[in-house]
Amino acid sequence: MATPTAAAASAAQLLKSQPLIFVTGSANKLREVQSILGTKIHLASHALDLPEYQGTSASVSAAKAKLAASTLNRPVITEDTCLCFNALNGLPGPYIKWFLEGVGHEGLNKMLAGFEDKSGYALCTFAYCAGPDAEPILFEGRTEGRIVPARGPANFGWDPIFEPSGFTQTYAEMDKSVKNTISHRYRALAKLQAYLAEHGLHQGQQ
Ligand SMILES: O=c1[nH]c(=O)c2ncn([C@@H]3O[C@H](COP(=O)(O)OP(=O)(O)OP(=O)(O)O)[C@@H](O)[C@H]3O)c2[nH]1
Ligand SMILES: [Mg+2]
Repeated sequence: MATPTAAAASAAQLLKSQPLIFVTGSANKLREVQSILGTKIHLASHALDLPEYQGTSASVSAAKAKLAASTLNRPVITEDTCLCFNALNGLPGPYIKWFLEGVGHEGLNKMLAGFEDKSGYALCTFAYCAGPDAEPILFEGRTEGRIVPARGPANFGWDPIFEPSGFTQTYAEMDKSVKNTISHRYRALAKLQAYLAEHGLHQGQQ
């Protein structure tokens, strides 16, 4: 029989080699995450639209991760995405999903009609939770830009009304391979990936 130390070591090894499960209700998020990470992380997915508390992006993402880790009893990542308008002190922020559903691209533009400042930023917070008793660790990515009348295919959320700084195309107009090297999601995943590599966790083929 394995000694307690050997058992602990093999439990730790099992955790490190287990797939990391991305829990999300969004097929678009999943596609982007898979395309950004490629085979670098041993990733699996679980389609679940978790209930979300109100609060900051960090607290929403952390609460989703804790709930997902205790529901699945596995290491998980979750993600929260905000679209923040500077003229509105960061709102709609984590409530963008409901604003988008309620007023659409045109309504979101109209919310800024009375302001000169059309600038904003996309903010993504990944939360990694190693298991039901672990505290989530957060990784944030932010891309600056401005809010514009919709241009490009309306396949994913507010992509058509967000023009990242330094580009003349909206997220929706640009090639996915470009979005995935400058996006809020890409920047947050780069930090998550560095953390997992440093700790030898959930590594795939490099
Ligand atoms: O144009 C976009 N480009 C993006 O890169 C992007 N990422 C997220 N979103 C949308 O912004 C809201 C976030 O809400 P959200 O973080 O709660 O996501 P969600 O509920 O869809 O999935 P999840 O919470 O199950 O992971 C939802 O309406 C998402 O569709 C995006 N729209
Ligand atoms: Mg959600």
